[in-house]
Amino acid sequence: MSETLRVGIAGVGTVGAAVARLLARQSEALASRTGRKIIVTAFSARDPGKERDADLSGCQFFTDPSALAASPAIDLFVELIGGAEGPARASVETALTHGKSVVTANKALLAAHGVELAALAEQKHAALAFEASVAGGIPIVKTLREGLAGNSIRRVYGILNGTCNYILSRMEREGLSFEQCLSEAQKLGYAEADPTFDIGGFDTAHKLSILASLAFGVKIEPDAIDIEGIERVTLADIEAAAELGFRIKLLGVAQRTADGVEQRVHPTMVRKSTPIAEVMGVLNAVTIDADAVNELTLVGPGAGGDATASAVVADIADIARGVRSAPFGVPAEGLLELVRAPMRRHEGGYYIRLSVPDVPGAFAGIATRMAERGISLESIMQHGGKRGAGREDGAPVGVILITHATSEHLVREALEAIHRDGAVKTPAQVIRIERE
Ligand SMILES: NC(=O)C1=CN([C@@H]2O[C@H](COP(=O)(O)OP(=O)(O)OC[C@H]3O[C@@H](n4cnc5c(N)ncnc54)[C@H](O)[C@@H]3O)[C@@H](O)[C@H]2O)C=CC1
Ligand SMILES: N[C@@H](CC=O)C(=O)O
Ligand code: NA
Repeated sequence: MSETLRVGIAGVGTVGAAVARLLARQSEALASRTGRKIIVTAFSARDPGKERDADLSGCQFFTDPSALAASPAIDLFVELIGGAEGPARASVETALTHGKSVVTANKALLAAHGVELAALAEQKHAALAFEASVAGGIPIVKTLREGLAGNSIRRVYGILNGTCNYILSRMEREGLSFEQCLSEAQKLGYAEADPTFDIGGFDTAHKLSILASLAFGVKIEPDAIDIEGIERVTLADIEAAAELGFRIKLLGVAQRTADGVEQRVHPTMVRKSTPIAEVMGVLNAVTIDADAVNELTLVGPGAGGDATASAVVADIADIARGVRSAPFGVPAEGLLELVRAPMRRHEGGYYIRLSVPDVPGAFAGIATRMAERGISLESIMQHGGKRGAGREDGAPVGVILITHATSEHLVREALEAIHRDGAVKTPAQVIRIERE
């Protein structure tokens, strides 16, 4: 190994600029930790002349990221462009094909092509490292792949999107609108270029598919994830959750069940007494249930330039030291086919908010439909619009049901029956409750 590791960065936005700054700031410490001098020698950006919060003077510039990836001027290619296809995919493939190691923060690319890229990296004896792709600065990839190698993992779940957690936290704490919170998350550099990926749950799903592969030794299957975003969560739900002792979080959950691997992303009620409920703002948290270690939770910043750069630089340091782990913990060809556990077999508690006409028998009808399917209720609460507060008799009131553990398909059937009965006109808001 030469004394110097020459790094090329493709994409100098929020994360790319932070990586260049961090490598410069920590250059001495990194040299003593890895035994090599790590320097950025080249970069690719859309606009070479743009003002950036990073000093890239003296670096060679490439218009085309794939030309950078193939260039003999670099030993290591760092992809920070984003996107599952286009220049990100092409340049990563080019770098690996040329036997160059790759560091990326791009979960969309890994979710779509991670297994084939890992196979290519293994074939070329190159590293493919992606700590920054899941939960930003939290070293969760290394924890699952190396720290917990002696465990059999039952469930991995957590808050995996900083933007959504920031939005939900600020809506709850400050009563701000969804739109205002999203716009602030964008200004802070947390959101994806297209924020639909964040709020629609897709970014969490990409990350979850990577975690499931690492935890269970299966192929990445983002299409085998049930996904719901946070768009339908209202201030009324957040307030009702608080009254009932819950908080709403967007969780990604992957767990082994008797039917296979259940992977789901959805707004979730977590009890306020649990550690995950305390994780606010841009922080992420990942909890792992495993046989030997039992339960482990890691909490830290999930988005933002510096936190993400911390993970990118850790991967660069590993590569400088000569570390070459199988990207997903086992050789790519040894990853198993994922057997998808159907969501209708999901077992858990439910929060159900219904708009019910305030007439005699309406509540009883709902309770009957639940009881017919053996669904027992932990609590039932009228929310908003008390009688005598200027409301007309019979006008709808919000009714919130919290169920004990039951099956998804029973809840769906009960709600269909309630709607068929005709009293409840608007669709129910259903939010799953995660057991701690
Ligand atoms: N911002 C964050 O907190 C985190 C971001 N990530 C991931 O890191 C990657 C980068 O994200 P950000 O820095 O936030 O995005 P960004 O949008 O700030 O930066 C991307 C940069 O790539 C440049 N670019 C686009 N096409 C290019 C091309 N053909 N050639 C060269 N440069 C090109 C853009 O001009 C932009 O400057 C994405 O994959 C994202 O999902 C991962 C963890 C956290
Ligand atoms: N948009 C993502 C960035 C990090 O992965 C998030 O908000 O978590
Ligand atoms: Na990470």
